[in-house]
Amino acid sequence: MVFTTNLFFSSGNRIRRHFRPHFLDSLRLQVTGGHGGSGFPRYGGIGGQGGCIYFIAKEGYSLRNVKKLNTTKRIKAPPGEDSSKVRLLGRRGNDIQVHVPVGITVIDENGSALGDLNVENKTFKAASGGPGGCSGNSFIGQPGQSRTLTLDLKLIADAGLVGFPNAGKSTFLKAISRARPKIASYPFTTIKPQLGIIQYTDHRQISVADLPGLIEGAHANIGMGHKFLKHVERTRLLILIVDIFGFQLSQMHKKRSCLENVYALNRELELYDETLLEKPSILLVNKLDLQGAREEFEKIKPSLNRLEKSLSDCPEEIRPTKLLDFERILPISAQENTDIDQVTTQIREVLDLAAEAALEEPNPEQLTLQNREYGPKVV
Ligand SMILES: Nc1nc2c(ncn2[C@@H]2O[C@H](COP(=O)(O)OP(=O)(O)OP(=O)(O)O)[C@@H](O)[C@H]2O)c(=O)[nH]1
Repeated sequence: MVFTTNLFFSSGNRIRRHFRPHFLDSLRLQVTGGHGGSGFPRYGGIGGQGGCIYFIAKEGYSLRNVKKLNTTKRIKAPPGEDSSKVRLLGRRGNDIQVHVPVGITVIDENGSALGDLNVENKTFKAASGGPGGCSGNSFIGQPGQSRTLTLDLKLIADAGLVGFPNAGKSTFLKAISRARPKIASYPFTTIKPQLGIIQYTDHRQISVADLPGLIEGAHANIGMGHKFLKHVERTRLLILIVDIFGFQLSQMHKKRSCLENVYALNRELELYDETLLEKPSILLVNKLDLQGAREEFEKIKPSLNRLEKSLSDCPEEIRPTKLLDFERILPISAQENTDIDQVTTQIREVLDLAAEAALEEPNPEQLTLQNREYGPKVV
């Protein structure tokens, strides 16, 4: 059965997109180790070494957290203590530990990868403290190592498929990859997501990961809960997929309508990490080939387009507070492979718009830098 794909867009997205905080998958930091303390030549006293800076991989951290805690993006460790009559061996400066997300590659100014922080608690020395003053350096403490490092978050895929069981995630993945999806294995995850690659005629490729195992209550770690949700963070675009006729996990669970499923998915993402809702998102309403599906879709279309509209009718236990703002809402039939090209075109467009918006966003640090270099001289 063939149906005309009816694409419609939520209102005001083009304006709102520019006000949306963008998902951070890369962050540049200037790190400087502490200065070494001065020695005490008369008594041969040695100054304390400056503090070092370490990056430590921690689950549950995002690059946004790192940025928030280091707004200047410059981190400097404290100096070592000077040698003195009372303490000939100056104390070491305190080290600084910067917690970063698991799955980070540290890259230097030349673009060389210096280290991978793939597992929890793995540590990388970002800057060494300067040696304290001693006979070898005329008792003058030395500056700490200083360099600019980029923290690059490894993405699982460009887009992540988010849906309850039976929504048609695997079927959709097969449809877009036109072949058997790959099973991807990443050193920094325990799950093995199915990966579909959309191949465009101009050789551009976009990867879509099916991260299985999301059920109601996932935010509280029910089912594969956190294992699933923490990987949603590692994609640039969320593709939510729901069955037009809703879903019931088991006889013991309530049957949820299609609209309720959208609210429930929204709530799971929100309760796990509200910042996930800031990512651009697309909603796929699947199984439109089934009898009566199109009529059902037309009925709920206004509510899908403005989720706040029917929020009061949503059962309290699945009612989100902050709502997703879909860039596109697309009715599809993954099984019939209907108009799948239109869907892949939309995925590409949304990803490109998000990348464009991220480039346009003025970075306050860059602005001051430009002012300093090219602006009028103030004397
Ligand atoms: N009629 C119809 N059935 C579909 C469509 N897409 C998927 N299905 C069926 O729905 C069932 C579930 O599809 P899957 O692709 O396995 O769904 P899933 O979301 O990957 O499910 P889990 O692996 O349990 O997470 C299968 O029986 C599919 O054949 C569709 O567009 N139309």
